[in-house]
Amino acid sequence: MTLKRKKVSVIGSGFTGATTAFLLAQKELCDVVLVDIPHMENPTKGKALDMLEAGPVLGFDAQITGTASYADTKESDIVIITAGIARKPGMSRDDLVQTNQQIMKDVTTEIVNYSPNAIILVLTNPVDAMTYTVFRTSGFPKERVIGQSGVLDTARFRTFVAQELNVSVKDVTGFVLGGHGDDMVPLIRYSAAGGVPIKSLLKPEQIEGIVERTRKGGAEIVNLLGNGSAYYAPAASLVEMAEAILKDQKRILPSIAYLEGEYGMEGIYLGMPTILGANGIEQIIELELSDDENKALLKSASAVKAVMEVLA
Ligand SMILES: NC(=O)C1=CN([C@@H]2O[C@H](COP(=O)(O)OP(=O)(O)OC[C@H]3O[C@@H](n4cnc5c(N)ncnc54)[C@H](O)[C@@H]3O)[C@@H](O)[C@H]2O)C=CC1
Ligand SMILES: O=C([O-])CC(=O)C(=O)O
Repeated sequence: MTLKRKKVSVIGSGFTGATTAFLLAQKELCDVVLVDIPHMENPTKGKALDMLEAGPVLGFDAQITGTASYADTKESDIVIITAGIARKPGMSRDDLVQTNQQIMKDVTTEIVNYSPNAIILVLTNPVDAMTYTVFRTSGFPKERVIGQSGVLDTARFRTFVAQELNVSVKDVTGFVLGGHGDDMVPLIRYSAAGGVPIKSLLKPEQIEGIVERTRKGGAEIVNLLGNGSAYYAPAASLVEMAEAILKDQKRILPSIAYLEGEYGMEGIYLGMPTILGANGIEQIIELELSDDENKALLKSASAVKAVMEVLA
């Protein structure tokens, strides 16, 4: 009997791509194909082989292939795009738009060619605009082109709340919506520790500090690393989304989704509460927002639109 495992291709074998590949294999969620440009073929093969050789020690069975050939990605269930350049200290994510836009187009053309039924998860920054570029280039239905930001931003928020309260991160819930930039919208009303709203556990200035640190969470790591951006938490976030899809879990997770009237917006990809399952984004959940929350979401959306205007 041949057991057919699911197949996930990860495009870009840099920090985020390699970490994502390793976590996917370690959790035995699928076989993994790690792809990079021809110039990076040997290092990509080397990383894949090194990961594979961790299998006997960690006790996982999954194939991990490193390649520069998209033929190896044929019939992937999910393709995760991490290809492109990352920012350095002093840069904004939006500074990456010109270079990464072209990379998204090139990569997406190959994905469509070899995996016309795949679900695409996009990580590359500026991620809201890059997800839109992949959507337009692929011609895929909107539910099969999804961006990652909110799982990561919410994970950072939860980390900081747990630290402030000195409680387990497992008991802290939250929801960060909007674009993946300094105007992202942590929804305090929907944030709790052990089911207790954080508003009744923390002082307003403590909450304000956590919101600010969450908004600047990417830059905090960029400044510490000095030559690149975060990858452990971003990879873990991609894997949580991929797992929800591969196992048809119907998880309620924030995703960058295409809006067609939801929250009064049209023609834009933005971080939203969604249900993720085998079909990709199965629903965008429309929360009741207060006037202030709505205003903050619109401000964040206009920052994303400004980047979209630069797109060719
Ligand atoms: N949305 C989010 O929450 C996050 C987004 N990012 C973004 O993810 C992207 C990747 O970050 P890292 O992995 O740290 O960068 P990295 O520089 O370590 O890796 C990027 C890889 O992409 C490869 N690449 C470039 N052009 C390619 C092409 N046409 N086809 C295939 N591979 C190609 C490069 O050779 C390199 O190996 C960046 O744009 C970064 O800003 C990173 C963290 C979080
Ligand atoms: O900050 C960056 O450039 C990478 C990223 O999106 C994050 O870590 O949130």
